[in-house]
Amino acid sequence: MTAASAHARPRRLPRIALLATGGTIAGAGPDSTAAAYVAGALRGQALLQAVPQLAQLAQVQVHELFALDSADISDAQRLQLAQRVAALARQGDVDGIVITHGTDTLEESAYLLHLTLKTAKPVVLTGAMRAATALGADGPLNLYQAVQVAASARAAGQGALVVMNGAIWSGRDVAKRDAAQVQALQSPYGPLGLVADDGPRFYRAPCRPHTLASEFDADALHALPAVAVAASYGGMSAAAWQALAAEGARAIVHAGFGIGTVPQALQAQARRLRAQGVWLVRASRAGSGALPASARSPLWLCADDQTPAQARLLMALGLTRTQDAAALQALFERY
Ligand SMILES: NC(=O)C[C@H](N)C(=O)O
Repeated sequence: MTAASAHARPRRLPRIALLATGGTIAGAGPDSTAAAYVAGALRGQALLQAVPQLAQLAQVQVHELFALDSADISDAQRLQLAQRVAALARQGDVDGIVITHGTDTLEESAYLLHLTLKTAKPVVLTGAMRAATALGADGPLNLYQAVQVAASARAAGQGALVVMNGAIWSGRDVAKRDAAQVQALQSPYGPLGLVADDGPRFYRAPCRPHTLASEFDADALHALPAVAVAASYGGMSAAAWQALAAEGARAIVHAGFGIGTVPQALQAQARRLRAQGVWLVRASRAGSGALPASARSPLWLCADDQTPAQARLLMALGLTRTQDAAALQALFERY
């Protein structure tokens, strides 16, 4: 073989595991203009077949986990997802992982994976806002771009990534911020990068610990402690907190006004719940912004900038490791 022909030998394509969990990306409706559809109706193999261009990019192997609307994914199933991804990441014949997922709770799975996977391999979640049968379905391009990112060495060591609508988001702070449009996923800090024709282009990197640098490990977890979120609204009562505590919540995240403010009239009930051993966490319903240190008190732990959904998961992970208030508080500033 001449040096030139050795040089011309094609490189092995990256091996990507595609893990299907359902969602609108796998949704099917009665016709292409119907607003109604069934999420998770299509199998992972059908999603792959809809994008034959993927064969040029990667060797994709399909794994089925769930066929669910992501609103129906329980904590136990989300942990199962993390453990399944951890197992795929350990396989020597897997270079990167793509997870197709509903967008409603995609941010929760992304944050859990970001904090609990012990791998530097690219892990990319994607979804869609339009069903696979819809006119202008966004799933095929999102899947193509997710594989582009997962197949790239540039995506290694960045924690769980989310690819939607041409942008690459960090699993740490992405959230669904629009109920209907294809640019539904956003972060207050913007995307980490964009997906171009030749693959991902990163412009910034996550700076808080994740995956290999995190103290949490999906495989060491048996269950997530029950942590609940309670909404705030003008004139709210403590009825929801009490019901959640009665149901067994070990912690309640108050999705509070502004800096997680708690109405004065409810502080006595909060003290009673804390005396019963229920942890209380302030977070903000505003969607972005950090809570000031002055909002912390012996009664209330405080999220940093984590949304109520993220604060819930972080608190659940924290309770698997410590019952110390200062140590729990420190998690919000660390992650
Ligand atoms: N766009 C979507 O994927 C929404 C869907 N309900 C889900 O989360 O499964």
